[in-house]
Amino acid sequence: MLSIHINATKGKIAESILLPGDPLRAEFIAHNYLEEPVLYNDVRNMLGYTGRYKGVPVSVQGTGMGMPSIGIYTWELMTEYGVENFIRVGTAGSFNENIKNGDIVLAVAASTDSNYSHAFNIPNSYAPCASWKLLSKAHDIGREMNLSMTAGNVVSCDVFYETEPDWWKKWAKMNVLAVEMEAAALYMNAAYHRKNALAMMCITDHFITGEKATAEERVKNNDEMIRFALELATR
Ligand SMILES: O=P(O)(O)O[C@H]1O[C@H](CO)[C@@H](O)[C@H]1O
Ligand SMILES: O=c1cc[nH]c(=O)[nH]1
Repeated sequence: MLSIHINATKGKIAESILLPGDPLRAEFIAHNYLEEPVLYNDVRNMLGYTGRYKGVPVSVQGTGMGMPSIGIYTWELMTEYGVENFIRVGTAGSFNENIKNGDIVLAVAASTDSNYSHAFNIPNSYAPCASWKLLSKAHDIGREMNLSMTAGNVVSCDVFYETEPDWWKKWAKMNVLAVEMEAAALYMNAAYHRKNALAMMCITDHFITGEKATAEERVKNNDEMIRFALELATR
């Protein structure tokens, strides 16, 4: 049986999956890192592939931008395809002077300004958080790979183009490390369905310094994060 937004037949998606926002990043990961990648989803061009990494089956699925979009894909992966481990591989903007472009942030928790939690009939004071199983494993693997990474609170926002220039400072004041747009919904879906989820993001721009990663830096930095996430998914 197919789900509404994913036209894969049952059994075609691995137990562990990487989740980039950009479907072309999913294609890039499949073609450059996976052995024998097979396209399982092309509905809306939101590409999904299954292949093997170091011999172990793993999938990669684009999720689109924002919580409504990742909410749909991960819900179907959880309810229709039996996926157990969800690793977001995204980009984010840093609010913290010690976290530079190219660093990796692990979202221990994801604060949010979104109303996604209404789906579960809970107040917005709910704290969406990562699964300890993936977070603790990521800590060990990241150390072993000698990565520049930090773990902490991020904020998942509904809006990319805020009109108030200082909007991010209220989050920085509470030691929120970075902004992205999906982790909170991923964590809520995972909590509800008792799945494992971890969002990791590579910093591509900096709110304090105004720096933005170049195209070359994005490729190099993504490479580290992708190899990290694939080790995490397959060990
Ligand atoms: O690079 P991705 O994974 O899409 O993540 C970030 O980039 C997009 C905004 O440019 C949002 O989806 C945000 O969460
Ligand atoms: O959501 C995002 C992602 C990267 N950089 C940002 O400023 N916001």
